Amino acid sequence: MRKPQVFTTVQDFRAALAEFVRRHSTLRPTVGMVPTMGALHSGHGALVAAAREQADIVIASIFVNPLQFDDETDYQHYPRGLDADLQLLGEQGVDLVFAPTLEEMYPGFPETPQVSLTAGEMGRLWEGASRPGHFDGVVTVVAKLFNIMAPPSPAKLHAWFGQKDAEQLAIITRMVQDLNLPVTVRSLPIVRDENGLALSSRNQRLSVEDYEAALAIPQSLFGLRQNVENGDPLGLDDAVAALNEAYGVDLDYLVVVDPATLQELPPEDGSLQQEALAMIAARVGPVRLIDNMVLTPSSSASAAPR
Ligand SMILES: Nc1ncnc2c1ncn2[C@@H]1O[C@H](COP(=O)(O)OP(=O)(O)OP(=O)(O)O)[C@@H](O)[C@H]1O
Ligand SMILES: CC(C)(CO)[C@@H](O)C(=O)[O-]
Ligand code: BAL
Repeated sequence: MRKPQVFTTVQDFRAALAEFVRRHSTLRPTVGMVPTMGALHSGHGALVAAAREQADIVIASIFVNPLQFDDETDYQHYPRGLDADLQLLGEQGVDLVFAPTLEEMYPGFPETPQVSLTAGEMGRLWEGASRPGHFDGVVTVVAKLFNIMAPPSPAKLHAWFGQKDAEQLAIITRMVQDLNLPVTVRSLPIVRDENGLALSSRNQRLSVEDYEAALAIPQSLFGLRQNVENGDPLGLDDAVAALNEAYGVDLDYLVVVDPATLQELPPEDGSLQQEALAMIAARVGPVRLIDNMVLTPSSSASAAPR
C-alpha cells in the first residue's frame, strides 16, 4: 500500500504540494481535494475515488472544526481515528493529507478568529436554524482550507463534497460564486448502507435500537420519491406525521425545498411541479442525523454527479 504523506502545518503542506505539482508530468495538473472531518467511511471513499479518477493529484484534509459545532458535547464526542483514516486514504491512492492541529488552524483558540465569514441567509435556514453559527463555521474553515490547499498556478483545484450535506453543498457553491474563488466544486450522490441509511461518521454512535429507529428516515424519503414517481400527491403531511410517531426518532424538520435556494416549495394541489429536494433532520439516540432525496416529477429521482 502507498501511504499518503501527512502534514500538520500549512507551511509543510504547501511546500509538499508545490513540489508534487512541479514534478508532475502533466503541464497543468488538476488537483482533486476532499475535505473531511475524519472517521472515514465509504461515503468519503466514493468522493476520494471520484477525485482519483478525475484528477491528476489527490489531496484530502482531516480536521474536526470546532467553529461549526454549536454543541460542545457533539464536538467532544465526534468520532476520531487518524490511523484508520490514513490507511483508507492510502489504499485509495491519496497523495497528500493535511491534518492540522487546532492551534495550526486557529492560533490562540478558543479565541475566535478576528476575521471570519458568514454564510448569509441560506446559512440561517434548516440546519443553520437548528445549529446557530454552524454554516458560518463551515464557510470559514472551507475558505481557509481552499487557501491553504490550493496548488500553485497553473494547476487547477477541484473540491469534492457529498450531497448528503445538501445545504452545506449549496452554501459552498454560493461562496465560490460570490467570492470568485478559483475552485471548481464537484459533488457526488449520497452513499447508503444496505438498509438505505445514509452513511455518516456519527452513525458509529448509534446503538442497535437507535439504528433500527433511524431507518425510518430514509424510508420516509423513499416513500416521498415513490409518490412523485407514481404521479401521486406528494403526501408530505403524512410523512411528517409518520416520523413524528416513529419510535426513537425526534424529528426536527422534513421539508421540500428548491435545490438551489433551499427555500420551501409549497406544493400546488399536493403534487410537485418541479425538481425538488426533500430534506430531513432528526435526533436518534445521542446523534442528530440528516438525509435528503432529490424528487423529480415523472422520470428518475437521482441527482447526477455535478
Ligand atoms: N453517505 C455519504 N455519501 C456521500 N457523501 C458523504 C456521505 N457522508 C459524508 N459525505 C461527505 O463527506 C464529506 C466529509 O463529511 P464528514 O467528514 O463530515 O462526514 P460525515 O459522515 O458527513 O460526518 P457527520 O455527518 O457525522 O458529520 C462531506 O462533503 C460530506 O457531505
Ligand atoms: C466540509 C467540512 C470538512 C468542513 O469542516 C465538514 O463540514 C464536512 O466534513 O462536511
Ligand atoms: N458533515 C457535516 C458536518 C457537521 O455536521 O458538522
